[in-house]
Amino acid sequence: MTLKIAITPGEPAGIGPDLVVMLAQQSWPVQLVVCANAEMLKQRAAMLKLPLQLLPYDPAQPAQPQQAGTLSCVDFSTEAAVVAGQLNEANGRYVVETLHYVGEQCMSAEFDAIVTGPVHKGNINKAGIPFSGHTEYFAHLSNTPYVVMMLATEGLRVALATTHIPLAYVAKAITKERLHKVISVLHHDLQTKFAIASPVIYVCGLNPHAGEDGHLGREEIDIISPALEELRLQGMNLIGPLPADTLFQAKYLDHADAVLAMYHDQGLPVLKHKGFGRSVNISLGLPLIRTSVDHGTALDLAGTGKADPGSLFHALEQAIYLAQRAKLSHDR
Ligand SMILES: NC(=O)c1ccc[n+]([C@@H]2O[C@H](COP(=O)([O-])OP(=O)(O)OC[C@H]3O[C@@H](n4cnc5c(N)ncnc54)[C@H](O)[C@@H]3O)[C@@H](O)[C@H]2O)c1
Ligand SMILES: N[C@H](C(=O)O)[C@H](O)COP(=O)(O)O
Repeated sequence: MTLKIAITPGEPAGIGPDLVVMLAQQSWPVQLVVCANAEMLKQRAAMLKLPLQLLPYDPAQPAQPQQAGTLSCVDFSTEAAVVAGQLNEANGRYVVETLHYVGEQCMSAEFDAIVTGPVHKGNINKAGIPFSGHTEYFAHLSNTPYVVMMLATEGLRVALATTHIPLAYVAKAITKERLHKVISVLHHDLQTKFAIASPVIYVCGLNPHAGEDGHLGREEIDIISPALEELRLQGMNLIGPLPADTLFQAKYLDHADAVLAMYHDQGLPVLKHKGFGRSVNISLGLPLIRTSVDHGTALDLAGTGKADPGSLFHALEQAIYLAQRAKLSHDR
C-alpha cells in the first residue's frame, strides 16, 4: 500500500518552500501532500526556475506514488502576501494552521507521517501565538506529557532531556521524574522505531565535569545518578552521567546507540558540527511519526536557489522508513 506523507514547508518567507519545490523534482514511492499556500509555492518554483504542478489533494482517492515535478496539495490561505526573505507576523497564524491540520490528520491516520520544514518561532510568537517548537506543539496537540527531541546523523544520535526552555530553568527541570520518562521513551523508541534490541544510552551530566564529585554542582549525585540506577534495575543499559566534553569523544560515541544531553545546546552543536545538512530531527514518544530538518528558516537564502535540500531529503527518507516500519508491525 502506498503511504501518504504530509509536508509542511513552515515559515513561508524562509527556505522551507524552496526545499519542498526541490524535493518535488524527483519521483517518490509515496504520495507527498504539501500543506501550504499553493500560490506561494508556485511563485517560489518560478523564482527557482523549477517546474511544479500542484494537484489538489483528494482524500477519497487511493494514494499514488508522487511523479517528478508534482505534489499533492492542501491549499492554505496566508493573511499577507509572502515576500521571500521578509518575515511578516501576519502570516504566523497560517504556519500554525498548517501544523494543526497535519497533526490532526496524522492522528486520525489520514497521513502516515509528517515532515516539517523550518518555522520561525519568534514570528509565530509575534503573531500572538505562544510557540516554542514543533516538538512541544505536537506534544500539546496529542496530549503527550513527555515528548523527546532526538537528532540523528550518520554515527550519532543525540536526544535531549529538556528542549526549548531558557537556560536559567534547565537545572530545575532536571528531575528524577523527567529523566525516568525521557529515558523510557528514548529506550522504547530506539527498540521499536530503530530495531535496536538492547540500546546503549550514554547520559551527559549537567554540570562541568559532571559535577566533579559535587564540587561543581550536585545534580549528578542527587538526581541523575539515582535516576539512572533505578532505570538500570529495569534492564536498561545506561552509561553515565559522564562529563559532556568527555562523552562526546569518539571513543565513547563508537559504543553509543544514543546520547542523552541534558539541554539543547549541550548536545545539538556537536551533532550539527558532525552532520549539518545530513541530520534529521525525529520526535519520539508521540502518537504520530514526525521528522524535520536540522536547520532554520535561513531567510538570507530564500528564493535564491542556494539552499541545500539535503536535510529535508533525509527527513523524508527517515519518515518513509519509520512509516513503513510502523505499518509492518501494525499489519503483523
Ligand atoms: N526545524 C525548525 O523549525 C527550526 C530549526 C532550527 C531553527 N529554526 C528557526 O530558524 C530561525 C533562524 O535561525 P538561525 O538563523 O539561527 O539558523 P538558520 O539555520 O536559519 O541559519 C543559520 C545559517 O545557516 C545557513 N543555512 C541554514 N539552512 C541552510 C540550508 N538548508 N542550506 C544552506 N545554508 C543553510 C543560513 O543561510 C545561515 O547562514 C529561528 O527562528 C529558529 O527558531 C527552526
Ligand atoms: N533545535 C531544533 C533543531 O535544531 O532542529 C529546532 O529548534 C527545531 O525544533 P522543533 O523541531 O521542535 O521545531
